[in-house]
Amino acid sequence: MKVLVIGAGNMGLTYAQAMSKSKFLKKKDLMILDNSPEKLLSLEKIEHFDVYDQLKDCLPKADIIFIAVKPFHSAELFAKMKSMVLPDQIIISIMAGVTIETMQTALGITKVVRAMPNLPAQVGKGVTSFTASKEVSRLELITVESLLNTTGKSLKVSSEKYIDASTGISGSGPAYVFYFMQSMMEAALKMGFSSGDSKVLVTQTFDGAVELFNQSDLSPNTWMDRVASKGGTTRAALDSMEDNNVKERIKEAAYAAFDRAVELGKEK
Ligand SMILES: NC(=O)C1=CN([C@@H]2O[C@H](COP(=O)(O)OP(=O)(O)OC[C@H]3O[C@@H](n4cnc5c(N)ncnc54)[C@H](O)[C@@H]3O)[C@@H](O)[C@H]2O)C=CC1
Ligand SMILES: O=C(O)[C@@H]1CCC=N1
Repeated sequence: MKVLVIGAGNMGLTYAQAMSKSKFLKKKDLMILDNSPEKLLSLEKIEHFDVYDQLKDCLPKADIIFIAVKPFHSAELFAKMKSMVLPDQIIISIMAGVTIETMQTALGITKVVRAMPNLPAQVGKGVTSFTASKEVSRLELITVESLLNTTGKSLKVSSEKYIDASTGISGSGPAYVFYFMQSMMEAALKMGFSSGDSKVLVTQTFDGAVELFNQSDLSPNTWMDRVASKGGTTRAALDSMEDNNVKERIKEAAYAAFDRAVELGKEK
C-alpha cells in the first residue's frame, strides 16, 4: 500500500512522520508533496519518505491520498488532480469544512474520507474524528482507521455534521486550552512571578489536573468541588467566572468554530 500526503505543513508533515514510523508502511510506501520551495528544502533533511514537487510523479502511484492543504487552496489543487486520479484511489481529507460531495464532484471519484485531527497529533496525543462516503469498503475503512491512529486516537462519526462539530471541539480545541494557559500565565506575571516560574506553575497545573481527571470516573464538576472549600479562594474564582458567564462564552466560541467549518464548506 502506498500513501501520498499532499501539503507538508503542520498537519500533513505530522501525519507523514507518524505513518512512516508505524508498522503499516515501509519507507518507500510514503510519499509527500508540497509546492513551496522552502518547504521542499526542509523536507530534504527528513529521510522517512520520498519527497515530490510534481503531482504527475507521485499521484498515480498512490493507493491512498491524504490531503492536508488549507481549504482555500483546495479548488486549485483539485483542478490539477482531476485528470490524474483513479477510481480506486481513496482520498482522506483533513481540511476543515470541505465536504465529501465537493471532493467527489471536483475530483470525479467516489471513495472519500473526511477527517478532523488536532495538533497534539505531533506528540502522538491527537484525536481524529472521521466519516466516509458509502463507496469506501469496510476493509478500506479499517486501513484508514489504522493510519489515523498512528497520531493518537480516532473516533468514527456517523455523518459530516459531526466532523464540523468536532472541529469546534477537538480540531480547534487545543487553541482554547492555550488561550486559558496564556490568560493564567499573564495573571501570574502580573502577580510578580518571572516568566519561567509562571510557566512552571501553569503547565504543571494543567498537566496535573488532566492526569487526575483521567485517573478517575469523576466529572469536572465533582473535581471542582474537591478543589473549592466553602467560602474559600477557589469558590471566589469560580463565582467570578460564573458571574461573567465564562462557561457560556466558551460554548459560544466552540459553536463559532463549528459554524465557521460549515461556512468554509460553502465557500468556493
Ligand atoms: N493546524 C491545525 O491545528 C489543524 C489543521 N487542520 C486542517 O489541516 C489543513 C492543513 O493545515 P496546516 O497543516 O495547519 O496548514 P499549513 O499551512 O501548515 O500547511 C499546508 C501546506 O500545504 C502546502 N500546499 C498548499 N497548496 C499546495 C498544493 N497545491 N500542492 C502541494 N502543497 C500545497 C503549503 O505549502 C503548506 O506547506 C487545513 O486544511 C486545516 O483545516 C485540521 C485540524 C487541525
Ligand atoms: O483553524 C482552522 O481552520 C483549522 C481547523 C481546525 C484547527 N485548525
